Amino acid sequence: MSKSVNVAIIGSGVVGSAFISQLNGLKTAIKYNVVYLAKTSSEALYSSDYQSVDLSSYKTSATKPTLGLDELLKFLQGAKKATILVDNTSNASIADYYPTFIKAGISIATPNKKAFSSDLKTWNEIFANSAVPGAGLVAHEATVGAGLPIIGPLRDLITTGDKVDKIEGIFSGTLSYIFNEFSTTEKSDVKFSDVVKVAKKLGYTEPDPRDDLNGLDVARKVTILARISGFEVESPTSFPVESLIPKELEGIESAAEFLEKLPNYDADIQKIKDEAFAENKTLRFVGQVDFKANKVSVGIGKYPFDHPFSALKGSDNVISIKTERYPNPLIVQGAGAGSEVTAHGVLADTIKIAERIAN
Ligand SMILES: NC(=O)C1=CN([C@@H]2O[C@H](COP(=O)(O)OP(=O)(O)OC[C@H]3O[C@@H](n4cnc5c(N)ncnc54)[C@H](OP(=O)(O)O)[C@@H]3O)[C@@H](O)[C@H]2O)C=CC1
Ligand SMILES: N[C@@H](CC=O)C(=O)O
Ligand code: NA
Repeated sequence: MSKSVNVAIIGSGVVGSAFISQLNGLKTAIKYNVVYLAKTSSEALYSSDYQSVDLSSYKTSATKPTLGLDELLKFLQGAKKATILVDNTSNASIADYYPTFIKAGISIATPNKKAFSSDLKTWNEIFANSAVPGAGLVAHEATVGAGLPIIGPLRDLITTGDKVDKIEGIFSGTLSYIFNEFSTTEKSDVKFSDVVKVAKKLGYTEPDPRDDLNGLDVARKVTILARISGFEVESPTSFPVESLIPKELEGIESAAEFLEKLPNYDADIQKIKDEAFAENKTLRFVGQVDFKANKVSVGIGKYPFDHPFSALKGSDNVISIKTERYPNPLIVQGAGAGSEVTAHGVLADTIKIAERIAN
């Protein structure tokens, strides 16, 4: 008989729906038994006898109310089977519950950055709990650069004794796309607010695009890489982060109202872009972890037209990792946001965990 593993999926939005479709098309020796699928925060598919959810028809199947996290843990433990929880949300309460799942033997695969980039205590708890015998495993490659191989290779370097000198790059698919379209080496009149709307439509932004524009999403990714490298960053707000949100729009409640009012501030960022253009430079939104200078930062930088950052296309991320072993930095580049590339990162993590725990 072939090995199998139980899977619980939370979220079927941009990333979640692509994940479900990729999982449904998977052809591997291991059987993935989806015992729980929370389509949204209110609707879920599951049965008390742990029948596998049909991933071809989940969109139209009758649903039940979602289980609370305590109930979900009990439900998953009741199956007495190796289980992977795939969290495809950006929900902070689910993230805060990871240490409990892990301690109870449930493994986690996720693109949700919250647990790994909030307070240092949660990070420490997650990795302390996962080191205990019988604990669940945890994998989060898609939390930085979506499916691009960044976290895995960086962990390998650190585990084998290398030391990071500097990490720098463009970590946001959304802000890469926005600045690649807005600030080019050719004169252009494209409006900042229009490009923001397209980035949202293309599925690059966070559920609320202000989480990208305020620099927090990049700050979270930089926090994750800094922590893996041994830099004990307390939180993503414990270092300088430049926000692209106009001061006057900071208090607005809804994302829809924010997007409606954003065009009123196009002239301000256009001026910064024109000043850079006059110096033969483009604007790019960059993050840095500098061990020598003991400094972490996130913000707009100006780059000469012939700098590699100025030639970036689409939603590409570019991440440069300079270490003792790689004084000429290791560079990873490619699409850093979008449904398919993020989902494949989460699915690859799910498969790696399944290969270790399936029975
Ligand atoms: N989009 C991208 O390119 C990338 C995204 N990510 C990360 O992937 C995650 C998902 O992003 P994305 O798919 O774009 O977001 P979406 O908003 O499209 O999807 C999130 C989904 O999760 C559901 N959800 C939220 N809270 C809960 C809950 N408590 N229980 C069950 N379902 C819930 C939402 O349902 P509801 O409508 O009810 O809230 C929605 O279906 C985020 O953490 C993001 O940072 C990472 C890398 C790239
Ligand atoms: N909103 C994020 C999605 C991936 O983490 C981005 O634009 O990079
Ligand atoms: Na990645």
